[in-house]
Amino acid sequence: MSTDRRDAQGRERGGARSRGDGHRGALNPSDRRSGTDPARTVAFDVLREVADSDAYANLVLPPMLRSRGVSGRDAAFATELTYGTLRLRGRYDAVLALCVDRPLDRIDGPVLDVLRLGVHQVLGMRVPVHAAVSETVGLARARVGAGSAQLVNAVLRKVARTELEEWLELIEAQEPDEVARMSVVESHPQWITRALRDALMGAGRPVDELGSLLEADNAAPRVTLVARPGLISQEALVEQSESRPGQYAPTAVILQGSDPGGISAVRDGLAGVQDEGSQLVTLAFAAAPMDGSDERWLDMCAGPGGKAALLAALASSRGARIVANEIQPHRADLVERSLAAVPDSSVEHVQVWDGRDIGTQEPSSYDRVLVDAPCTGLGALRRRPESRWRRSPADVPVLATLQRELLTSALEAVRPGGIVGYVTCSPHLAETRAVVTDVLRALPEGSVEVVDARAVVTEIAGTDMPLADRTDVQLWPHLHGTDAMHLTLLRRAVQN
Ligand SMILES: C[S@@+](CC[C@H](N)C(=O)[O-])C[C@H]1O[C@@H](n2cnc3c(N)ncnc32)[C@H](O)[C@@H]1O
Repeated sequence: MSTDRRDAQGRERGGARSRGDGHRGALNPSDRRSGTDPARTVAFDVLREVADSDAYANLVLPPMLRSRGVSGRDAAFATELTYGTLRLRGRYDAVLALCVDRPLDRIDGPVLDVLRLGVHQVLGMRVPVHAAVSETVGLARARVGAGSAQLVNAVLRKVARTELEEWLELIEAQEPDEVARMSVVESHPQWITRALRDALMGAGRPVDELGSLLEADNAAPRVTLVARPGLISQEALVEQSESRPGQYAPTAVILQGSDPGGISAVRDGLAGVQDEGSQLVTLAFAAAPMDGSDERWLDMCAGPGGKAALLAALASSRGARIVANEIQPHRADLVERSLAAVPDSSVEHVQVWDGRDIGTQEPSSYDRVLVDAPCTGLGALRRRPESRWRRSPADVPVLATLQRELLTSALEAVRPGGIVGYVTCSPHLAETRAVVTDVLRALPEGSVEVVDARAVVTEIAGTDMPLADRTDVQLWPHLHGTDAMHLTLLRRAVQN
């Protein structure tokens, strides 16, 4: 395949004529024989790993591209094809259901994945129809078997006869319930759409923002870097990379491109990839006002270490040091790695403990404790393309119990007068407000004060930031361009 048939975003410009004159040397022998397009083959193989092995697409795709020598525009095409197909699976399945003569669950998984890839090319990427169909039929023949080619050909031709907007109108017309309709059109499981609607309303946002929020979940996020304070300035990082400063966090830098690997500050650990919302809540946690000593900070759930590295950099400039805790040993190793560039003096140690035990084992031992709790990740759906299909409503109560236990432990581990930051990358009310309310209700009245997180975040952002008139902070992809991070700041009262 000739690479110049694709534009810089990997969208295909030319026809289906040429096959296999690009990265042949890196193809599997069977692909070489069949002449299948390496980018489409990679996308298919990632989808199968996601389906068969519960793999994470963002972990599987980059090494697969590298090992097969798929680069440049072909790599961009494969990335958009993979992530777009995964995100919009719900919408595409609704289209496919109107084009095949049997329920989709009676179609073999690999055939269904080939069809979804074909639909995304035709309806989502505007690949010329003849190229999309013939290349996808070729993929079906090579990867699934000759028997599937006819079905794929017929179904994709049918899909291509109607524009996306018309398909969506047809689908909408079938669905009287508004949430169900929005769910299928914007490709979210219904329980997630409902949870996001409730979260918007609970956080004081108008419910008619729901469509924009769901749409934002379907857009690929820009790569955001953090300039770790004391290691590199935001300005220097902007100069060094093709980028612009973030909107709210004074440490954030937004890349124009998508490959941070070539930036020396990232390679050297002076900067890292981190959502701007994650940076903002970490900066706010570290800036929350309190009296007395401010020397020993605990990051209770630190893996893989993004916030720990930012905290350690901040701690260094303030003469403080952090303990980074993580329950999973392999994730604790990642924390060690993320801390490689920060001065040793700002890291007391990385430890593998159950955070729920720290409160009883080390009561009143820290000046600040961050609980970046394990959560459903409903605030980062744009970043994890398959996660919306993998999560289930049953996850929520299990996580909420763990979140309550971790927050309770944090309030025991912090000294009287110290600060606890409760953070989730989910706006789900059962993981945010309900957790905080329940934990505070179980403690003696007056033993914990709520700190005005909104005031702290606004001061850090130094700009008029759209935030609800509440003491906790909820960020939104459609509003702030960040993940939907939640932050509650608490101060343990000083008892007389
Ligand atoms: C949301 S992630 C933290 C992300 C991290 N703070 C960062 O910015 O890179 C939650 C982490 O909590 C860890 N975790 C889960 N249960 C835990 C527990 N009981 N004690 C400590 N850590 C736990 C998970 O393994 C996961 O690494």
